[in-house]
Amino acid sequence: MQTVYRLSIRNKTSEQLKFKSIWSHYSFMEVHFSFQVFLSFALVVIFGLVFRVYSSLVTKPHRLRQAFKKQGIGGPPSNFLLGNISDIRRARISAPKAGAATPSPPFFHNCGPALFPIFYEWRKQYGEIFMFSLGNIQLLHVNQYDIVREISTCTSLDLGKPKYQAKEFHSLLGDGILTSNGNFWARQRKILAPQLFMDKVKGMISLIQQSTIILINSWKDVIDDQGGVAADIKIDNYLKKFSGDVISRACFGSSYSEGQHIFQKLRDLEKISSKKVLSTGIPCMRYIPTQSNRRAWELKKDIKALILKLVNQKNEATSENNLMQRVVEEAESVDFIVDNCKNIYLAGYETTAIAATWCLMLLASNQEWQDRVRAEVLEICNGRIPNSDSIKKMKQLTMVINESLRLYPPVAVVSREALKDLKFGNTYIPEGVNIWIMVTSLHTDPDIWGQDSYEFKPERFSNGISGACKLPHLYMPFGIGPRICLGMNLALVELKILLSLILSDFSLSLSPKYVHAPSLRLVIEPENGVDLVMEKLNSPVIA
Ligand code: HEM
Repeated sequence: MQTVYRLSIRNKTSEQLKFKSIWSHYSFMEVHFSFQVFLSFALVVIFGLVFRVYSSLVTKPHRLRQAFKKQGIGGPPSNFLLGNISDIRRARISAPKAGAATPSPPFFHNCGPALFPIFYEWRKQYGEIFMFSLGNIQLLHVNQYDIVREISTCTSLDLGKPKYQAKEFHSLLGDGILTSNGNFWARQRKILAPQLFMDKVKGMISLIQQSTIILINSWKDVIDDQGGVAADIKIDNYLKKFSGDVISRACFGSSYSEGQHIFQKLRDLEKISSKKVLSTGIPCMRYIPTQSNRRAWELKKDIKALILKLVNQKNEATSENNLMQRVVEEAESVDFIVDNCKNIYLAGYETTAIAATWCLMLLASNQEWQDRVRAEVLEICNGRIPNSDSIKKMKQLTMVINESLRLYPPVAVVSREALKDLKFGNTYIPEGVNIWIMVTSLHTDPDIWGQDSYEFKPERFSNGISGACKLPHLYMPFGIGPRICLGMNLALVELKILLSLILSDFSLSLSPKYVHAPSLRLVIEPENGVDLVMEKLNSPVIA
């Protein structure tokens, strides 16, 4: 029995050994096989990546450049990784500042050549249409009048906003209306546009008046603190607060103070994003956890949580009809609400504040126009607060705003991307090419506006835009065509109420501290802000 048992053990052991050896053989084969699969997979991935990088850095740019070369369109030679980013940076550093030629008024309003110096040189060298690149992004600079018209009025969904902007600014803008394309963009526009039509904006006039009164009273307080007659005030942040306040009230109605908290975080996110403008196109930059990228990701998360909290509170609490309430009713997803709330705020906050800042700088440095507009406002308002009827009658004020937006358009470049192969005039634009239209240079082109194009002369708009220049479609502070600014009505009403009330209550002059230095961030803004001497008038509209 014992023997049998031993035998069986021996037999079992030998069986086991046999099994073990077969198993280890298979397992070795399996490991060997898995390693081979892994290696092949890794090779395919590496090969794919190398191919992609090579294609996006070398083949595609070369193909696009060739397509333009065949049409006689040239451009500056570009660097392998950075494209022409270093050329643009170098030129911006060495160019004289805008306004440097005339540091005191009357200023020479030559923003274009000072903010985009190299583009003026390239234009001389390569003509009105040329190619350049930002990293691996290929761009076509277009300044030829008829092609600008065709591009800016093109209604095809195959021409859209640049995809690189959607990627670079994704933390800031998400998939909202500003950067989206195709049917998704069209649906967003259909929902948002009616909320900013003139009849809706008229309903916002009282909230604009309230925000203006807050601003004016805060300036009066500063003046009172400095003796009660006049004060030297840096106006920029006050105007940003005003414009943020208006959008916050328009979006969130009675919850605007919580809205302001959200928008403060958005402003921080915007500051981080504006620093990235010149690393645009450098591959993978946005995925690297740099300090600023990490901060941007954190802010993005906080903003989403805050917007959702507010939207949920409002859903439960009121039936108030503010802008976001309507978006919530029509929205198809949470991201739709969050992204468009961010887009409306970012599109309207800084642009309007900067437009008001430049208008006030120009009025303060042109006493004659300041007096003319004030006389008009006092006559039309006759001691009452401006409203929708009175601002319609303010022709001189409208001319000043038009002229200010011509010389200092907050949005300096209108950009598009060919999402499919397209043709404008005789120019064939292959899919993937981005188009830049330089608003500043079109707005000050002597061939369009006359030899005084760099001067502040609101009278050129006395017969409207078509009376002011030969080609009215080239005046585009709000863009033109299907993607024209949705907030244009709101912005113009805001500017008119704000400026008319300021002029009724204060006399303005430039402070000796003011240095005229327009500079380009996300918008064209005064590098060191605008300092004005504000003097209280004797018979103010707001007592
Ligand atoms: C003086 C102030 C403003 C200026 C100069 C301005 C200028 C512009 C420009 C140039 C565009 C791009 C047009 C294009 O690509 O062709 C734009 C788009 C847009 N703006 Fe404004 N804007 C201002 C105020 C506002 C305000 C107050 C709002 C909203 C409350 C707003 C909302 C938008 C939106 C949503 C778009 C995107 C439209 C689309 O892509 O369909 N803007 N704006």
